[in-house]
Amino acid sequence: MSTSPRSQNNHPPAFWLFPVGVVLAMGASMLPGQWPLYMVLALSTAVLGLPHGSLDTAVATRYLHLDNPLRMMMFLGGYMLLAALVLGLWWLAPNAALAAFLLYSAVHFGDDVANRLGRIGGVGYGLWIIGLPVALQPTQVTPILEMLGADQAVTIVATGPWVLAMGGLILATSLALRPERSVSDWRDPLLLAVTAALLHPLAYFIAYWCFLHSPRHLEIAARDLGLYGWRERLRAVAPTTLATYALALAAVPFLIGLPSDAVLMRVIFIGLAALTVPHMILELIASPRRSE
Ligand SMILES: CC1=C(/C=C/C(C)=C/C=C/C(C)=C/C=O)C(C)(C)CCC1
Ligand SMILES: [Fe+2]
Repeated sequence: MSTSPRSQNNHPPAFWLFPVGVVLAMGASMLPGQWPLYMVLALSTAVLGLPHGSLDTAVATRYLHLDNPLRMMMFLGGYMLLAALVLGLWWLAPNAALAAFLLYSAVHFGDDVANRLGRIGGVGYGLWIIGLPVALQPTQVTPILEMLGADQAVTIVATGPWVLAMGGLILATSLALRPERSVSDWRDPLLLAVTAALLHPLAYFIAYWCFLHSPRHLEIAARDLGLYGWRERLRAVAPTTLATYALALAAVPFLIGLPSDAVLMRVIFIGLAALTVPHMILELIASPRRSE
């Protein structure tokens, strides 16, 4: 009786998608060798992860009033400039850029729950998400961070258990103190802990980013823009998603000479690091103005 149709309908699609993603990621992490998993990562990033950021052009059109082509060009120019600054920082100081990326990703992931758990509770949630694979799979995370150009990966990874403990403590405290918490706010961190303990860190990342973070954000942002149907949503994200694929491909010639696994990791993760900064700044402007 407790699960009336109404309470079931209250769960957003990501509530169900995420456990499905965990099972799929489990399959991906059992594939032999590293390349099949890398390919699943590339494909799911392209198809499921990126589109939530691609909605940024539509979000900006509404909240930055991009009502003429000049304003749109200025927005796109500013967005690309911020991304280029991150790439420049990565070039000059890869260790600092990587450490900063892990931290601002935690803040960004915290936005998923901040409207219920508060800003600090959100940061705890984000630190928990980043800390889990780093603390539980250090020998698998270190070489990936090295592929991203960090020569201090061992030091960064050594902070994992502390980050995880701090995140866990903040998250548990805010879950206990905030009656607004939803089932998802404690179920997902527990499911993520199991996933991080059992799966390859990249499979863990696929489960979280492609099956929880991206669909959750996409649902909130799309509803806010009045986009309800699949067709409408696809139309809204397609041009920016395709442009991002082109940018990712354009980055490859700059990485020639690196091993091909490092090229793929850099395009995906340094690319995400670059796009997340303008994405977060836009969200900072848009999210307080959303009604939900
Ligand atoms: C590189 C790397 C990691 C971090 C990934 C991050 C931090 C991704 C951030 C993505 C963002 C901010 C997307 C925005 O929507 C893990 C999973 C710790 C372990 C494996 C190697
Ligand atoms: Fe995001």
